[in-house]
Amino acid sequence: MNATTTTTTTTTPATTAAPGVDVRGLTRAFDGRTVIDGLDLTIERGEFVALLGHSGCGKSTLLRVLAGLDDEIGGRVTVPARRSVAFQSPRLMPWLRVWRNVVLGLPGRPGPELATRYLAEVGIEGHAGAWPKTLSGGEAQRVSLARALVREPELLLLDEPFGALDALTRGRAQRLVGELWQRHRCAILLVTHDVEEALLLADRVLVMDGGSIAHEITVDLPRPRGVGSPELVRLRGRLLTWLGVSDEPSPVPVPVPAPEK
Ligand SMILES: Nc1ncnc2c1ncn2[C@@H]1O[C@H](COP(=O)(O)OP(=O)(O)OP(=O)(O)O)[C@@H](O)[C@H]1O
Repeated sequence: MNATTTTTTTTTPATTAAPGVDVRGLTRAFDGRTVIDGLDLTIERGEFVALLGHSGCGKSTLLRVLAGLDDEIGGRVTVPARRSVAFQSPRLMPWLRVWRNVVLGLPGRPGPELATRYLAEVGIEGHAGAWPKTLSGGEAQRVSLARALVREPELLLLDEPFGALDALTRGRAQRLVGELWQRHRCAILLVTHDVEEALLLADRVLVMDGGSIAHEITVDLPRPRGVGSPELVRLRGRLLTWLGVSDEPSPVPVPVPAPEK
């Protein structure tokens, strides 16, 4: 679809009977350059979907549209009313204590009890009264997850939430997200560059290319999953082929910068 074409633009909350997310013919262009081009996507209620794709293919753009942060779009987007986002950078307000960050913006000005309940879910209730600058990168990311969960989202949008974590912390954070999903059963869309992360966590893995969903696989494996399982290795090979990456012992390279402070 041409970048200048005007199409119907709607972002509406899903009804109870509808799927969690229903996107039809989504388009988005920046300065006349089409980035998303007629994209269709359905995410069922409670489904965990991972989204892979080369840098710049439009993953974050899609996530921002689903989050309601970008409405300069064409097509039709139906999403649950209650949705939360966690980004690679935890984006905490440095002048607010951790618990205040968690409940910031919630109606009724809830106190520390509510925040502490969700901080306990992510294993850092002891930091409720701390300042964000005293947290490690992994702890700050957990606060960001608690802030997303306290809104009890029907759709949780995660944009490379582990990208800035060291390998060990990243593994723990991945397991945590898997556990949180099992407990809350909200739909999740996880944008990631890590093929194994996608296969360990998701029900379905999508590959974005050329402005739309070019490939998808269903990961019908019991949890918790191990990277060594033959089926997972097979699926990994397919994804790497679609991504045009050779299946070397080290999969898609994952940049591991120092944890954020
Ligand atoms: N606000 C903006 N203004 C202009 N161009 C933009 C804007 N946001 C995104 N783009 C462009 O849209 C394209 C897709 O960007 P996007 O961030 O969605 O990619 P991505 O797949 O998430 O990349 P990465 O994996 O590197 O994060 C890129 O070429 C980017 O430069």
